[in-house]
Amino acid sequence: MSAPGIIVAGLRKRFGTTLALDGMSFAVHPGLVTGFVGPNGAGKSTTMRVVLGLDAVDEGTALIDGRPYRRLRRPLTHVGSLLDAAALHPGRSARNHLLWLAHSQGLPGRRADQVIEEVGLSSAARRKAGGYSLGMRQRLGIAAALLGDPPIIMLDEPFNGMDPEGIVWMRGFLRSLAAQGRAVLVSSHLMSELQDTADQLVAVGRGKVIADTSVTGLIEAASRNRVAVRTTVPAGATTALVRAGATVAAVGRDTITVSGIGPDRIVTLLNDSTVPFSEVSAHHATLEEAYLELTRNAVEFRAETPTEVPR
Ligand SMILES: Nc1ncnc2c1ncn2[C@@H]1O[C@H](COP(=O)(O)OP(=O)(O)OP(=O)(O)O)[C@@H](O)[C@H]1O
Repeated sequence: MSAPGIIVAGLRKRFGTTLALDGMSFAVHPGLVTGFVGPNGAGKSTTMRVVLGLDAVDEGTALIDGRPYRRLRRPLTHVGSLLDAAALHPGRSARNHLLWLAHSQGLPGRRADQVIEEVGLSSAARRKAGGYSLGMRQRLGIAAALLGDPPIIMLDEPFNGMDPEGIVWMRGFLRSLAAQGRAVLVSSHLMSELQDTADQLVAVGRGKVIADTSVTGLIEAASRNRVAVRTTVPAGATTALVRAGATVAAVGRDTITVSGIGPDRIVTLLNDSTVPFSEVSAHHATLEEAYLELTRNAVEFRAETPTEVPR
């Protein structure tokens, strides 16, 4: 794999009595979308702020293209970020906002029109940003992140406030950024948003990494040896299969997954019990299921609040 776009190593950060980062370490590689996931308060935003030099750490290092943010010349050409889509001047149009940003970073003004086009904001580009929906603000934030054509993109909850069409667009857009060879880090609460988007998953809890894994491998591991059964009588099917020693989980209104016994035996058992079914097939876990399985035993994911430590 090529040299990492972002490296964070051993980040520790305390806010008063709250330990927000507790040894956070991972890398974000070019050409991949890396999903940055974990419960509220796990330290995702703080990590991103540290990478961008907006928060100082007590310990550890964060490198972009091999250098700390403060040592980058013309930082927008190295890393583009979206941390808070609401942080906009409401009286300024998208175009003026981007022109101002381009100017302040010594970038050509034509980049403003190019990125507006790329994120699909052309028709609203001259309207005041104060009247934008959250989804439009997200697009504007992403346009700003792309202004310097950086090899590294970091987006905090970019799906927030997007309608289903916007979510589909965002997924494709993130994939295209990675396909261009960029390193893309995207935080999210919702696995469904990252389905078919993230290549790599960095799962965090209470300020540290719990798992850093390829999405394909994760989904394969969660799917392995599980059979999906579609039936109009899931309760009856469950009774018959559990009696025969299977482990059964409900994954939808008319679908259960079965492990412990194979598909042929499942068909025989359902027929013997006269339970109707329309499909028995190898199960393909969703990213959500795979994530839940990954985090089921990690205490970090069940905690309501991060660790409190004495000052
Ligand atoms: N400026 C701050 N002052 C005090 N505490 C803070 C500050 N910023 C973050 N924290 C605390 O640090 C911890 C980590 O917060 P952070 O926002 O990084 O988590 P997160 O994973 O991004 O959560 P979310 O998914 O809710 O955005 C939380 O307990 C949070 O309350």
